[in-house]
Amino acid sequence: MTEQQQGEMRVALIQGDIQIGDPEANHKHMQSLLERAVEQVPDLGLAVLPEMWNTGYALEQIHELADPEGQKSREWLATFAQKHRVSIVGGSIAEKRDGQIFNTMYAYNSEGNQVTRYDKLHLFRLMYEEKYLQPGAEPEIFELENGLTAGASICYDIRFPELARTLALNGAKALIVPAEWPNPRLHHWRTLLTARAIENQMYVIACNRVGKSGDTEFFGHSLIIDPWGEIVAEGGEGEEIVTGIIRPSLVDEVRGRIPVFEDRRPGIYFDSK
Ligand SMILES: O=C(O)CCC(=O)C(=O)O
Repeated sequence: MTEQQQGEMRVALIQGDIQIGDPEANHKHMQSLLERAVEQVPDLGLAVLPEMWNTGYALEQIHELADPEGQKSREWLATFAQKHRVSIVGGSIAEKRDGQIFNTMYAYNSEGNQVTRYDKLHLFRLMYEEKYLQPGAEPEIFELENGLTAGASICYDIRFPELARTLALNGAKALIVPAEWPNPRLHHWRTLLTARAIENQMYVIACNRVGKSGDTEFFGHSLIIDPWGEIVAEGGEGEEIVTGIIRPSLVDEVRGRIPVFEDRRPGIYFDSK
């Protein structure tokens, strides 16, 4: 990684494996990977975990396994963020709330304060999410350090360009994407993430898991993509901490270079469909 300049932020994607249906083991494992990240990356500004890292897709047992009110995960993430002075987007967890299960992202700033709670909006039918989980109700934008306003998006959400667009229109300069994106759709993963970055002229910071769950394989390839669509960092197919440096002011530069947002024609799109 090159030298960090003022206004830049070092990012680490915690590209870990997840044991299906074993929250205890997953907590320990994510803790050790996060510790490795803060050791390996000096002045780490932001760490991002993958999707559903506490339970994996153990949907048939999800009522027993999901974290009630996200309490255990929230306490752990807040404490880690504060202790190491690092912002964390805690991937997403299976959370039980009012008797229902959500696929929920929590984020913390480097003082350990919670800055967002986002429930996945688009549930993935191919994995029967809609049978077991409740969808979220609204998009979420949150403030991290170094002038980074971020928008939340979980895995399948990236297939819905209207979500990333609405986040960008409302101030997001980065799209943060925890995922469990499986083989064989690497081409879709890379292309969709790159498209979201280019069309919205924003950073895309996407952390995918690795490993196997039943017959499903996850390929990693976590990505940091800049607002021009260039790849800043990309993971391989095994467990690793993927690191890169982002510079939020690049978003304004790129938006100045090609003023896409000024050239939109909001009045003529079929917005309500
Ligand atoms: O859209 C895809 O191909 C993968 C989505 C997915 O695995 C998920 O949302 O959990």
